[in-house]
Amino acid sequence: MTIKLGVPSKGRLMEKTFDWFGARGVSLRRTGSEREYSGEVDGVEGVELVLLSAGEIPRELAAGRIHLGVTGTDLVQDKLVQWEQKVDPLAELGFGHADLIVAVPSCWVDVDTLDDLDAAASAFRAKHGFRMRIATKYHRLVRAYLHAGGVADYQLVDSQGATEGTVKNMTAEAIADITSSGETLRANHLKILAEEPVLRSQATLFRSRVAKLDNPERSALRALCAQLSLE
Ligand SMILES: Nc1ncnc2c1ncn2[C@@H]1O[C@H](COP(=O)(O)OP(=O)(O)OP(=O)(O)O)[C@@H](O)[C@H]1O
Ligand SMILES: O=P(O)(O)OC[C@H]1O[C@H](OP(=O)(O)OP(=O)(O)O)[C@H](O)[C@@H]1O
Repeated sequence: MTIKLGVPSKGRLMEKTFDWFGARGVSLRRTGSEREYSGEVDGVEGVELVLLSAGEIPRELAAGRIHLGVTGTDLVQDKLVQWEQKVDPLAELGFGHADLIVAVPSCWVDVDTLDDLDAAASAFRAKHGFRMRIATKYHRLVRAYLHAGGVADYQLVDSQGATEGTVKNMTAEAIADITSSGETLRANHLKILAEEPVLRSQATLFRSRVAKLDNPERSALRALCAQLSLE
């Protein structure tokens, strides 16, 4: 009956998404109390706002429970196997820019490239009897990147937040996380490898390739895309 548009439920991503749609004549707003996750759409018919965690939007798109969703390309590409078959990027929104990078302690003066990291990882294993730990929440992307870069002797350890702190806390030797200003890395005495990042991410509007559409929904989607000057 209506198409469902998933938008991050809080923080900068939510506000900037509301601004992006607002600038194109589609007003998104939260309704109810400050803590209630409900919202409304004005300016186009047949569109329902669904407020979700940015991290859950890829899964909801892939399950076809929402038709459209705004989230970072990093989250889509890491969480969805063969993401191109499940979602279609309709528009890069020009905010939420962040690079997914690998970083090591600044004091590792001999480690600047992936080759150096591979050598350091082998030496680490020989010395300590276990594999160098790289903390991240981006398991799929980081594993593929390190494999392509020829780094073998490492293990990923899961970190869902405050990842830069894992080195100081001695639960990891290196990290892979997103960065934008670089301040968190600097404050935690970490340096980025002098390589291309794993991924350059930004907030993107995605369409689910899985969600079913009846005729009224197809019309609503067409009207929304026209209003947003997409396609
Ligand atoms: N410092 C940053 N600068 C720019 N973009 C960022 C920054 N931190 C996170 N992002 C981007 O914002 C998106 C959401 O990130 P994250 O998973 O940290 O969200 P969150 O607000 O913690 O949401 P939730 O935990 O509810 O899923 C990601 O696509 C990420 O790349
Ligand atoms: O390069 P910077 O501008 O310093 O930004 C990078 C930080 O931003 C994100 O963390 P967030 O604040 O979302 O918290 P999190 O650690 O819980 O993910 C990311 O995980 C980095 O820690």
